[in-house]
Amino acid sequence: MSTGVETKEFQTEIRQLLDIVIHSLYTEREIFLRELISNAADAMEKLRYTQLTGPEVKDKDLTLEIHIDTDDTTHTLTITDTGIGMTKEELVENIGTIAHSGSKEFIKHLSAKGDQKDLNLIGQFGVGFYSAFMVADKVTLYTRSYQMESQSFVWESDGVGSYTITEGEDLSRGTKMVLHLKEDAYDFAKEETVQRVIKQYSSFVPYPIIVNGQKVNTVDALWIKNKNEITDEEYNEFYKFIANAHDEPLFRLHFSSDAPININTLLFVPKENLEQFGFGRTEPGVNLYCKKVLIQEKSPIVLPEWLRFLRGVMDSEELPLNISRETMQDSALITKLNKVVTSRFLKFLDGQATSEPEKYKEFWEKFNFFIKEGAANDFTHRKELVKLLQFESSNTLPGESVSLANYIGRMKEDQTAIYYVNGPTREGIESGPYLEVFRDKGYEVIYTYAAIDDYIFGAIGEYEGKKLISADQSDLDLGNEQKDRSELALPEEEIKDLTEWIKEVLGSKVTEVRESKRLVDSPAVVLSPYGTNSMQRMMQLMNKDSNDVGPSVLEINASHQMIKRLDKARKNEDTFAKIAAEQIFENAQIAAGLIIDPRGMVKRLNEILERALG
Ligand SMILES: Nc1ncnc2c1ncn2[C@@H]1O[C@H](COP(=O)(O)OP(=O)(O)OP(=O)(O)O)[C@@H](O)[C@H]1O
Repeated sequence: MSTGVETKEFQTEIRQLLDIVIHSLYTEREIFLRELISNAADAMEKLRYTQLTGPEVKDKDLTLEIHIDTDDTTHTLTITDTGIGMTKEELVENIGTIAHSGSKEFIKHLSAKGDQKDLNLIGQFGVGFYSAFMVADKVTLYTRSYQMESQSFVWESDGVGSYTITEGEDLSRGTKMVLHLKEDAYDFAKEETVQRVIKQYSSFVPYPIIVNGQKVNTVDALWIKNKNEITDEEYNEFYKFIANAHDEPLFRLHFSSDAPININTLLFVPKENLEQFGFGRTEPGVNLYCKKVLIQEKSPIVLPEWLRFLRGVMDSEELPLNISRETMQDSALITKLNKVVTSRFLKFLDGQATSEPEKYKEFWEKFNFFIKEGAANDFTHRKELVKLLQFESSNTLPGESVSLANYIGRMKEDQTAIYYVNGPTREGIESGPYLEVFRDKGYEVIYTYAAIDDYIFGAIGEYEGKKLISADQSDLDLGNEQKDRSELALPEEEIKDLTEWIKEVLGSKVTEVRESKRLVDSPAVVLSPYGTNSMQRMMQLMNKDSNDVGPSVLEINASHQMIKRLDKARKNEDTFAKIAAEQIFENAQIAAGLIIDPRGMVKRLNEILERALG
C-alpha cells in the first residue's frame, strides 16, 4: 500500500483554468483524448531520444506503445504509455504549475470575462493535461520516470483546488492515467466512441495505439516519409483514406522543406470536380498537423479558398499543438505556410503543363474555374495564376488551347497587344462581327467564354508588357494604316446623313451611330460606350429580369448591300426603312451576346417576313 500522502494546492492560474474546464459545456470536449494521446506520444518521443543520446533508461526493452482501456461498468478510461514518466519533482512542476507567461495571461483573461460557457476558446487554446477534467471528476495518474533510481508515484485530484501525491507501488516505466468519468461523459468508456475519436484525431500518431488489445491507428503518416520509400499504391490508398475517395487522384504533390519554414506536405488533386456537377460549394480538404497530430481538420485557412478542391495534409513542427482558431486566423506562421505551399503548388502545375500536357489538359477542363477564381481575387498569387490560364483562340482547333505566353510567342511582327473577344461559344464568336478586322490583319484573338475571363483581363490590364484589349472595345485602335474606303462604299456625305437618321430612329438606345472601320462581312456592330460590352453582359447576368442593356454605339458597314439598301429606302421615305434599321440594330446586339426582349422583335420580324413574301 502507498504511504505518505502529500496534499498540495494548485497554482492560482491552474485553479482558474480547472474551474473553467470543469464548469463549462464544451461541444468538442472529445479533444481531451487527442491531448492525452499526444502527451503520451511526446513522452515516448522524449524517451526514444534519451535512449539514443543519454544514459541507460529503466526497462529499456519495454515496447513504445500507447494502451487505452475502457471499462463500461466502472466508467473509467485508462491511458497508459511507456514513455519518459515523471519524478515527484516533475509531477509538481509539470502538472501543478503553468510556467508559460502567455498561457497565464490567457487564463487570466478568460476567467476575467466570467463567461464560463465561452469554452470554444479554451478548447482551441488546448488545455493539455487538464482537459481530462472536461470528462472526469477524478483523475489518478501513476507514473515512474525513466531514471534508474526513480520511484513510482501516484498523483490524484478531483480538479477542484488541490491534488495529492503518494509514493506508489513498484511500476514499470511510463505513465498510466485513469479517468473516472463524469456521468455525462460515460460514453467515453465505450470502445466504439474511443475508437472513433482516435481515428479522427490521432490516426497518424507514430506509435501504436491499442484500444482494449486492438491496434487502432493503422495508417502510416506517409507525408513524413521519404518519397523514394513510398509506392504509387501506398499513395493512392492514403488518398482514398484521407479524401474518402474511391478513385485515384489526378495529381499528387509531395514535398518537404526546412526553409523558409518547416513543412511536410502531401497534396492531391481529385479526379473529379464535384462543383462542376452541381454538388454545391466544395469544402476545403487539407488537414493541418503538427508532428502527425491533427490540429485542424479540413482547414479553411491554411490554403486560399480557391484551392478548396485540394485534398491532403500539411504538417509543420513549428505549429504549436494548441494554436486556437482565433490565433490561427492571424498567425504569421499560418500565412507563411499558406504562401509557401500555394506557390509551390502553382509551380508544380506550371511544370505539369509542360511535362504532362495531356493530364494538364484534363486538369484544366475540370478545375479551370478555381484557377480563374484565384486569378480574379488573389492578388498575392495572381501573377503565378495568370500564367496557368489557357484559352481557345482563333488559331486553335476547338478543344485546344493557348496560354498567354504562347500567344505572345506567336504574335505578328506588327502586333503590339493581346486581343480577346467574349462570346458564349466558338460558333457564336466566329459568326459575329468582332473578329473581322483581326482576320483581315491575321492577328490571333483569344476567345473568352466566361465573364470571369474578361474580368481577369480587365483587372490585370496587361501581360508581360503587352496590353490586353477586348476586340469589342469601342475605341479600338489597331495602330497602323487605316484601310482605304472601298470604292463600293456609300459616299461619305450620304453616310453622314444615314447615321444621323438612324440615330434619330433609335433614340436613347444609342449614344452614337458612325461608319465602321472594322467590318468586312457584317452590316453593323454594337460597341459599348464604356469600353467593352462585357460590362453590360455581366450586368444583365446579375439582373436577370432586366432587358435594359443601356445605350450602345452602333457602327455600320458602308460597303454592305443591306446598309446601301437601307439608305435607299430611307431616301424614298419608305416606312419599312425604320423597321429595318431597328432590326439591324437588334441583330447586332444579339451578336454582341446581349439579351434582347424577344416580344417586340417577333412582331417586327413578322412584318419583315410579310413584306419579303410580297
Ligand atoms: N504521459 C505523460 N508522460 C510524461 N510526462 C507528461 C505526460 N503528460 C504530461 N506530462 C508532462 O506534463 C506537462 C504538462 O502537460 P500539458 O499537456 O498540460 O502541457 P504540454 O504537453 O506541455 O503542452 P500541450 O499539451 O498544451 O501541448 C508536459 O509538458 C509533460 O512534461
